[in-house]
Amino acid sequence: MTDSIAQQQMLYVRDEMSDAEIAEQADLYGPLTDSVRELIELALLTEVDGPEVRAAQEHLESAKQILRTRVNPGPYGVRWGASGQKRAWGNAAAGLRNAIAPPLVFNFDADGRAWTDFHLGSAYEGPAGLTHGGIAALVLDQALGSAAEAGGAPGMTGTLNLRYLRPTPLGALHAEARIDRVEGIKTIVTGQLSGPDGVCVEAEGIFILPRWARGGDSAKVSDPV
Ligand SMILES: CCCCCCCC(=O)SCCNC(=O)CCNC(=O)[C@H](O)C(C)(C)COP(=O)(O)OP(=O)(O)OC[C@H]1O[C@@H](n2cnc3c(N)ncnc32)[C@H](O)[C@@H]1OP(=O)(O)O
Repeated sequence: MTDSIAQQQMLYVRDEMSDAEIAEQADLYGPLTDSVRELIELALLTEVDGPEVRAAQEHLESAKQILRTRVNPGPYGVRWGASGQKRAWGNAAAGLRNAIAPPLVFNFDADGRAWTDFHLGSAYEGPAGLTHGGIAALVLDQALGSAAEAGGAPGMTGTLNLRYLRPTPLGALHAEARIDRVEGIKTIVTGQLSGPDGVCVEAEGIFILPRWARGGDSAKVSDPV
């Protein structure tokens, strides 16, 4: 096993937190993440004058100073509580504690389907007034990976093919994905990202359970994402 894989495996942690403690943490940190996400949008769009910008920045410096007094060296990793509840709270596409992540909350069913209705604001712009193509890819990667996991056949993204059919607006969007088939350690998943006028991006992905997560000493980590 290479050092980098060993280091990565150490970021999968069972910390035995109870569901109540997890809910408490979600109630504490979720609103902080939402605030920072809103702040990103305000930093982008505010038109207040220089003194107000500088005053706001001073407040932010104070807030950062408070938060900095005790910090996990990071990355956050993936954690499981006592009941098996998973927290991928650092995930860049859907992490509850990651303000860079679009505000995605997924629904799942055990047949291998995942879907989410969400709203993308100005921070996710690519072409003027439209969603950045890389953000569409991020959302679909997560949707397809979540469907694979929900269906009990998780894996890392091996291949992701996207077809951009029409520009994706900002605003209200819907992403969904379902397992097409499972071929041993490979899960083939299809999905789409839609706006009010219909499907904007189609996706097909191959999700692969990596070698290190197949049996042996890595049997502890059956969910690599
Ligand atoms: C709920 C959370 C959802 C999260 C969704 C988002 C997930 C992510 O972002 S994951 C991060 C992005 N992906 C990565 O970084 C993956 C990097 N790549 C890797 O780690 C490895 O190359 C990996 C895991 C894909 C395959 O490695 P490994 O397990 O050693 O594969 P290996 O044993 O050589 O091959 C196994 C099979 O897969 C096939 N295969 C290998 N790589 C690929 C690939 N990239 N695409 C398609 N097929 C592949 C092989 O041909 C082989 O097929 P067969 O059994 O039919 O001969």
